[in-house]
Amino acid sequence: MPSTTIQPQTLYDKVFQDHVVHQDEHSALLFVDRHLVHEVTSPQAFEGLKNAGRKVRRTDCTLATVDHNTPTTKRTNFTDIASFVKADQARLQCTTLEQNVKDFGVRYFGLNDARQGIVHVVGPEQGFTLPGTTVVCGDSHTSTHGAFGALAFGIGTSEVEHVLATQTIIQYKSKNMLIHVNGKLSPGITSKDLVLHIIGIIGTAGGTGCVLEFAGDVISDLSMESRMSICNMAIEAGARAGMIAPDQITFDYIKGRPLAPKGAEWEKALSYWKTLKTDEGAHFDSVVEIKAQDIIPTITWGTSPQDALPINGVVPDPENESDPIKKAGIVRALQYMGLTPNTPLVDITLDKVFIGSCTNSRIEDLRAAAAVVKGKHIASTIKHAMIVPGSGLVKRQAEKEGLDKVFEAAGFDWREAGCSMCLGMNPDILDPEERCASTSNRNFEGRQGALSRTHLCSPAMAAAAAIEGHFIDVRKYLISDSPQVSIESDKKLAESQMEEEKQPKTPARQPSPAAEQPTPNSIAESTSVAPVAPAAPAASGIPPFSVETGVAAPLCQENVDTDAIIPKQFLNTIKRTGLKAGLFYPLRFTKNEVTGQWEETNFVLNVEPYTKAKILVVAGENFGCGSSREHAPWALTDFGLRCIIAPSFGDIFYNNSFKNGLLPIRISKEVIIEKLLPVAERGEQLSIDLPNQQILSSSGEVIIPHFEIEEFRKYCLVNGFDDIGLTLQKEEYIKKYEQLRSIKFSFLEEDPVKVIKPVKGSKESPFGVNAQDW
Ligand SMILES: CC(C)[C@H](C(=O)O)[C@@H](O)C(=O)O
Ligand code: SF4
Repeated sequence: MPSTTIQPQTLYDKVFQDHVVHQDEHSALLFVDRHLVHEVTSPQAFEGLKNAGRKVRRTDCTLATVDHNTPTTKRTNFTDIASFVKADQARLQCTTLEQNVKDFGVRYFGLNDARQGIVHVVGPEQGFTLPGTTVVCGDSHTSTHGAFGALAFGIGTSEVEHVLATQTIIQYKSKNMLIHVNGKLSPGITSKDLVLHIIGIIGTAGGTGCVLEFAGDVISDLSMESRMSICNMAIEAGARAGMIAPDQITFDYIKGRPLAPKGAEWEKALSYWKTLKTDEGAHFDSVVEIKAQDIIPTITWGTSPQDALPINGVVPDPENESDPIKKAGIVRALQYMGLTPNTPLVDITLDKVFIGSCTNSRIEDLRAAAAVVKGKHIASTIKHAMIVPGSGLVKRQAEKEGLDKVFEAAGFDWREAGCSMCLGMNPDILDPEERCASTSNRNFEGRQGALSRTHLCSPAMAAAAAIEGHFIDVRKYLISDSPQVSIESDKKLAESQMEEEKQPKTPARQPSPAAEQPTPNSIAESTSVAPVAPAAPAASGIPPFSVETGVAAPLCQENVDTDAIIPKQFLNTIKRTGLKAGLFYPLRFTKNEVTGQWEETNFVLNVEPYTKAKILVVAGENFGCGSSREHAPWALTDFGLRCIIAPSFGDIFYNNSFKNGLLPIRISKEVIIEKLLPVAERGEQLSIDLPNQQILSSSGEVIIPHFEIEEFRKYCLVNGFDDIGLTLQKEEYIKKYEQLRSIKFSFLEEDPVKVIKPVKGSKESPFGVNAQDW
């Protein structure tokens, strides 16, 4: 007889369970409460909808803005996005989004709206992000929203299309990992130092396959904005998501925000949200203990977020590394970064400073930076120091507090909201070999511009570095001579936004009269017994994969990130095709110092017989980590690759691959090095037999008798089925879930489209939302 005892659950388990629309043996179909959309990863998704004659299922659960490739220059003379964005491809992505939100009725914050900003700043700021919700976006830093106790993760463009069409997503249960931070952070140490320290310890593959829960005294003491900075970088630790249990600090932050529940719905929400914590005795698959007193200001020296060191450290020496692949990685990073082993970190001089990004562009970050620079001036050697607020509302709040004046007096450039130099898809980039102190989250090769050199750090550390011209331990600074800027509480910020955006309450969606009141855990139970809709033919959108034989190319590199697979300058497209030219660009091409031309390197895919490789054999962990860009599998398949074999993969990349007929196979590093790498190094062929889950040599000898793959993924790939067609067969389950959700979680049902009204001094935008008059 099955046990009736209720097992203690983690926060992740609870939120996951409350969103199950349908569960089968291996995967679950989860309902998506909140979908954020931006211009870079959505065009192909909307195109897919249009081609299939589908609509956006829940416009009330969808919010779009432009952020990645928009200029951050003054918008005083802004008339429309088509004339404001100068770069052709970026303009096309922006105008395509504006057309799509219009065609599909999606609410949108455009450049003439004060609420525009980086998606991950906008969602929480508006109260769109709420505890216990599922939040997705075609962007890896969706993990940010986990700070509210939401299950929030980045998805690829095919999944964006899936969510737009079905309001659901197919998920596999991740493992639970607890990051427990004990003690108290010393004065001057921020959550950015903490998260860099954590990633320095567990590594960029440390959280692979897991949802991280951050807990402990230190986490409970943090403000919401600091918590967001931590969860933001959970993706840099390789995790599916990062979560923090909601508490009074969370509730106070949300209360009164424009899209947060009001009145009786607020009270109902609150009583549910209070249950969202890990139960005593719940099982974690792994636990990492972090001692807060060990942490001092932390920066990165290399080209991976795990290259984090305390500011009193020195640049590492590859001679101290025994693993040959890791050693080669350090050598390459040192060369790329132009650093000499054993140099004290405080001796690293800088060219530029960037304070912004979805990690650190909120009001608290700007206050911290302003507190450091007030009354001082940036060093004469600093060529440019930028402050880019995360949203128009953050900018406005900072201006209310006079922070813009503090920054400008200190020689900083005060900009408009957007992603800006975090990845430089807009004009804000570093020149080759320029070195930047950046409050962003990624220091990959070429991240802030071709051959750019990025050091990640906190806003206070970046501000101090701007003043000194080199890194410095900001604690000396803060303690000695820096006056504090007056600080309004977070609560006041929320209220000040509310004054302008106070909304009339609209009635919640009416439940169907036939719907029964569900008991607390009954959504999953009820929906799991719903009848299956008659089978509709599944759309066949991906090339089927049965047995593939071809040349296997060897690659001995750890942490190959998706920025390296396809750099940002190739993301400015609204198509899925033609990306071969950008594949592994930083590895396949190098700049000739004499001619200034980019020339082919001897990277494996440039060399015969590998120019026709179908299989990539990677002898390094964490292939495809970082950004959610589905352009990575698009570029790999455009080159002709059908299979990547590696010890581990970035979670989002792994998912994206299957949607494009690219088979990622996980095999241990030892086995790859012993059995597959030698075959690839000899330039021989391998056969991948997916139906039998085997790898064979060209002569038919079985080299790997069995590899693991999830049943459902195999089924889709072998048959070339796309998920949307299959999910639409579960329409009855989705309907049933929606019906029950409208009762149990009625506080999520207010239709924010109706709630949004013009803000003071605004004019109506052509997209049915309110435009802020700049
Ligand atoms: C463009 C987008 C796909 C990407 C991401 O997923 O993270 C970007 O935001 C980044 O930071 O690299
Ligand atoms: S990481 Fe950078 S580019 Fe990506 S969403 Fe955040 S700010 Fe934008």
